[in-house]
Amino acid sequence: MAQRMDADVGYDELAVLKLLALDGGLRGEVKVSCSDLAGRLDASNQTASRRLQALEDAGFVERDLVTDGQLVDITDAGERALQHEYEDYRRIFDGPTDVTLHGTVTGGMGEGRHYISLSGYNRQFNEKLGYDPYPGTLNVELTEQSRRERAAMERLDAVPIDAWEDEERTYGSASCYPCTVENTEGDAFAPAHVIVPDRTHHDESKLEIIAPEKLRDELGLVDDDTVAVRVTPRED
Ligand SMILES: Cc1cc2nc3c(=O)[nH]c(=O)nc-3n(C[C@H](O)[C@H](O)[C@H](O)COP(=O)(O)O)c2cc1C
Ligand SMILES: Nc1ccn([C@@H]2O[C@H](COP(=O)(O)OP(=O)(O)O)[C@@H](O)[C@H]2O)c(=O)n1
Ligand SMILES: [Mg+2]
Repeated sequence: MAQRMDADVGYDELAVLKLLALDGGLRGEVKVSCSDLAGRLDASNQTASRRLQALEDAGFVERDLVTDGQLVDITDAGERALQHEYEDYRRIFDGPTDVTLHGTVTGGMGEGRHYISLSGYNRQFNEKLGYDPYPGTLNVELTEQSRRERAAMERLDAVPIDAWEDEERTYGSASCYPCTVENTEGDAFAPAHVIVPDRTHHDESKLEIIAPEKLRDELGLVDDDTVAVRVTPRED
């Protein structure tokens, strides 16, 4: 839990972020005075001010000082931090459920093929996923909403792919989330896995998917086609 937060952002700061969000901070700027915040936190003005500063340093809020206080806006990173908390509570009370992410098929750098074929990974895919993956990753550009919901996927248990090395270099670890891939005609393909490499050129807006078959052929997909990726909780 703590490792996914910035060093200076812990639960005390998250509590402040939550208050800001309750005041409407996800929808626009909210007016904040440190003394009011301090009262609600049952803490000193100094403490309230320090926590706001930590949130700003972590990039979770943006602030504008005005004469009688400050205008505070929660950033996308701040929203993601809250979303992680929300997902934890949802999981506590509801248990794990499917997470469906939406996006469009895109071409990438043609590197997926190389990595999937490497023996150090390939051996693990066969053993741990139970299939020999098609050499490549289907890249999916997520919609804005699905970018936010990605946090829910990452709270599910993943199949861990371990780091390894050959004579020349080391290769990073990765997480595989079991999924079903669906096209807009309602055709579905499984088994498949969303693969999240620890080292990647892609940002949060892209998903990479592996499967035993070429998904473009199985589901008749071309660039810009819409797909739904239903990530299912692990059964074991
Ligand atoms: C299993 C796996 C392991 C990877 N390991 C590394 C790595 O060790 N170092 C690295 O720079 N990128 C690594 N990558 C990420 C690729 O560099 C790249 O971000 C991505 O897979 C490219 O996909 P694309 O060709 O589909 O765009 C890995 C990717 C996969 C799928
Ligand atoms: N299971 C898979 C894996 C990759 N692919 C496709 O196979 C090709 C090779 O994958 P890649 O990851 O090396 O290439 P790019 O994603 O970089 O374009 C790409 O066109 C992928 O979209 C697929 O259709 N089904
Ligand atoms: Mg790819």
